[in-house]
Amino acid sequence: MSEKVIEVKDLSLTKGKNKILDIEYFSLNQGEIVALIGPNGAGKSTLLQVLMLLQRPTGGELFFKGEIVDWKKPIKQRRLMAMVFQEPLLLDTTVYNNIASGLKVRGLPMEKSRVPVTEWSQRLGIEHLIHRSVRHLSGGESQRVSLARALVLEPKVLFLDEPFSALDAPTRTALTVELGRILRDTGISCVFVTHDFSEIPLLASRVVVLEKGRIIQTAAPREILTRPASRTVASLVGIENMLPGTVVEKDGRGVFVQVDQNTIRVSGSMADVGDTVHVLLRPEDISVSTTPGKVVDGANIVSGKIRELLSLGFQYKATIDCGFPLVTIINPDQVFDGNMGMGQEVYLSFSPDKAHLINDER
Ligand SMILES: Nc1ncnc2c1ncn2[C@@H]1O[C@H](COP(=O)(O)OP(=O)(O)OP(=O)(O)O)[C@@H](O)[C@H]1O
Repeated sequence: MSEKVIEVKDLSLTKGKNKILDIEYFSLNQGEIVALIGPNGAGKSTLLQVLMLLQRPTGGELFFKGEIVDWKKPIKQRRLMAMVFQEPLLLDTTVYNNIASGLKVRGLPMEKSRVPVTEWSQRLGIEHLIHRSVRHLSGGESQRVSLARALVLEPKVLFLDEPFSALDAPTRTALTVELGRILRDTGISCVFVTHDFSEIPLLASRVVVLEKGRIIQTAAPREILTRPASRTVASLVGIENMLPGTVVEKDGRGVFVQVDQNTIRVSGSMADVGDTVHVLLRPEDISVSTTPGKVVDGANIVSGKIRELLSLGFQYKATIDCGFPLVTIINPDQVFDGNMGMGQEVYLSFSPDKAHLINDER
């Protein structure tokens, strides 16, 4: 069994009358990369602060590598960790001095820091900037310096609080992919807070979802993205279609849900006849056509009229009025050909396997 770097039991944190954290159990395995997601105010940054030993909880126990944290002198455990925040918080000096600063605090003589500082500046692609002042670095370069400064300490755990959220999309993706590679190569465990669900599959091996200070789901990235446990989780991971309905029939392969005038078949057996549910569907899992076509493998078909078309650059996001709004993605060629304009009647098809059910009764 893999070694637990962090273990948290019955953790609570109260401020005034507010219980900000109420976590029965959380653990982080050696080499694991956990994404912490949740709505604004869910307690993500506070949990990170507690795990980083910067904030003392009101109750509960925290273990690092099996040893309970002594809040009077947590220095030993602090030496096992490093952190990077959204703001790079660099010292007003050269890139080199910034990367070396943590090693200096830990008492490493200047001559001994040269090799690790050079190595980490190379790994993060900033060796050409090493003698520059940090004042004129771009946002992406500054965050590379922060990461090098953290990783040169060879931490057991790296904590990241929305480290790339201020960066443009290509820089964010490139850094996320590079960081994932570094963490996997070195075996450093990591907990990162993010609001950007596109970072999850690039970096995380597990996702923990917080709401009102409690863990409401913990699962692998694919499970969270395709089978969220609640509507809160679904909206966090960008599932735009959540159709309210009632289960009207159930058979060996799935359930039939009445949504407005349509009956939608959903695979699985998460509900019973009479249950109030929501059918979750990703826009990209719905095919759109101007003709009813052939029904393939028991696919669901609903029809409606295009009510809104929004250009996303390479694609259009279309809202179809089917008696209820259904958001889908359509190809620009279909729009430019003139057969997918506003008010056009269209047929939407999707597999019962792509629809996911949230049972409001459980
Ligand atoms: N010092 C404090 N005193 C009182 N309440 C606090 C304090 N710090 C945080 N809170 C409250 O605790 C809750 C959790 O805050 P936290 O910043 O951890 O949430 P978050 O999930 O990181 O939010 P966001 O996504 O907006 O950054 C919020 O309701 C916040 O108002």
